Amino acid sequence: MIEWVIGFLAVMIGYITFLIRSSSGSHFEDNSIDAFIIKDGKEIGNKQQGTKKDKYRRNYTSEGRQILIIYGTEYGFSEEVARNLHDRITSFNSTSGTLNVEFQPRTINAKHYSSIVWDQETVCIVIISTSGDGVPPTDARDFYEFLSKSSPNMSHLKFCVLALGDSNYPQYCKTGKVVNQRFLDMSCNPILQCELVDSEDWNVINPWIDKVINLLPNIEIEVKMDYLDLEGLGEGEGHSRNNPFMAKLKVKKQLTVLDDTEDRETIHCEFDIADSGLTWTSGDALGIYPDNHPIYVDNILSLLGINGTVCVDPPVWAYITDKDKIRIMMALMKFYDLKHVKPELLYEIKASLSESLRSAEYEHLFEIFESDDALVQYIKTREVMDVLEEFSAVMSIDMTPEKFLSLLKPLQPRYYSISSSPLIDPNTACITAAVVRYKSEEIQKKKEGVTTAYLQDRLVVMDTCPVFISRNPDFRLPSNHEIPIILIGPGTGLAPFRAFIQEREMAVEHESVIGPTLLYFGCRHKEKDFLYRNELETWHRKGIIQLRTAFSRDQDRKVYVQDLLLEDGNKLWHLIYQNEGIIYVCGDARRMAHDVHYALLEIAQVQGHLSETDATKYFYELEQEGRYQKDVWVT
Ligand SMILES: Cc1cc2nc3c(=O)[nH]c(=O)nc-3n(C[C@H](O)[C@H](O)[C@H](O)COP(=O)(O)O)c2cc1C
Repeated sequence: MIEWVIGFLAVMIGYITFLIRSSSGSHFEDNSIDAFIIKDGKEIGNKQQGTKKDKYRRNYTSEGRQILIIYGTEYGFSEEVARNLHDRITSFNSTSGTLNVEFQPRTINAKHYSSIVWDQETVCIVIISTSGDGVPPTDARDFYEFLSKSSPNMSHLKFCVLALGDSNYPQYCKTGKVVNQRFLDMSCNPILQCELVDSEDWNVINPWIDKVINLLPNIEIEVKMDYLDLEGLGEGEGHSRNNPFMAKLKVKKQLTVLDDTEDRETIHCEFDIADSGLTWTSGDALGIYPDNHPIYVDNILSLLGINGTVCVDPPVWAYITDKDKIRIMMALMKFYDLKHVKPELLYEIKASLSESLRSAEYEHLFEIFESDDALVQYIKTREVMDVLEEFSAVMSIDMTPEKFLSLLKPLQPRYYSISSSPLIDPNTACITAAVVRYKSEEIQKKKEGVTTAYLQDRLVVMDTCPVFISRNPDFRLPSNHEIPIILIGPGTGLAPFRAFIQEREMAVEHESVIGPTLLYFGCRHKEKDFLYRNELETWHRKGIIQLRTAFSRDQDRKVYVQDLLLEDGNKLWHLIYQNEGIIYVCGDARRMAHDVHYALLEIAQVQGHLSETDATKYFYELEQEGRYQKDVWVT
């Protein structure tokens, strides 16, 4: 009883402290990454960042049978899968009675490919995603280029490729498919066919890992010392995805008018990155690590009966370099994904279901486990808190904090095109973000985007948050400002174009001649969500841009940017074909970029008199030449 009272008081004190901190909008008084690290039961702040060493970066000190795992990732998922495979191979060593020499998995980012001595390798497993509009992840570009250009005979090498992607994109899993083909071209021997993974589907990934593990004992791998210096493959000194900079939010502005529930909420944020060493080029994105909502964290802990002040080890992907223990509420808020549910959480729940509570009222919960499809569908439409809430009535779950954390995915950073040019102010990176709020039809609950709600509702001016730069080398202004550019960016697709236009304006101020700069912008209502209206209209008046706007809901007939393109077909064809202009498209991949592409094809057919096939070929070639650049995403 006394223990119970003490436990209850500890939870309450922890919770009250937690709420007091949350009320400022910042959860930590000094707001530094390290402020919540616990040492000897006390919080310590402002620690120096040390050298990060994780178990995937340790050099082997004895002989073994080496396996090379290369991951290429933009958003971190391929790395998660690679680490999962690494762990499975390591645990296979300890469970397999038949082996007397261990397998030594070495898991490296594709950006370190030049450290690989291919002659020394026997088995290479590549786990790689596709990004942008069918391009490799930024860090994997050189590796991809290397594979595309060089053709050594590598017939000694056994390999397999796991290609991650999303079938909503036209270039589904392209990078993995190309990498697989290149290995085949270099006479490498596949141990498995290239496996495609749609939308992070663990129902495909787990069996693939099983197959790899089953195949390994049948492959002859020489026993030797590893030559790779894994510890030396550091991230370098600078700030990056694994070592983000704590940037101060200097300005936050609402860009839209909200007087109806249908209205779009878009914000402009300015981050101070002075003294960070971070630099960017217009077209790049800012990676931001959000905090999960403290109320969600608290609800989850309450549902599981876990005290929020319990200390746990930070996960290996945590962007703190000191690996001292942290409170579980902080771990959940900073490092774990509470939005996307891992199937393992459901399997754990399944094991704890109480059959005695099976009744008509709860039958739907038991049915989820009757087929993989039902489980996948359930997971797609629920967050971690929804799952725990729904199952709380029928499960008797008794999980340790560590067990629960092992059933969650890593919280990933989100990426926003930087909407300001470094030439204007290299110390201030601006972003333009549409705040995601919606009602889930399936469960009739209000939902929100993790990062955009964090930026809008909880991050207050003068707070800091972890950021880094994500390069986008395929989305660049030409260095020659006389080249005509056609910018097509409705909604927040406008963001990188604001930076591009700022640079063209600067060129004019420096008395350079600029070529035609056509901007096609679209939104719902002129008076409500015409982003940066004053700036755009001023640039138009000054002749910096030719602004074309489509307000889809201001008249009976819906008008979109692609309609304006068709109206301007003659002029556009002239700029593209005769004047070798560059087309840029930014925004929604599924509908907008698709419709814009078809409008361009139509223009080529009507104005250029090309057949449909030739028009398709023409724009394909433009894309290859970098004259049709896309920065698109599926929401
Ligand atoms: C902006 C963006 C562009 C993407 N482009 C493609 C694409 O062209 N083809 C594809 O198959 N998947 C595409 N995807 C899906 C990713 O490949 C998929 O989400 C993958 O699991 C991400 O793995 P990563 O976190 O290791 O990068 C894209 C995802 C985003 C966010």
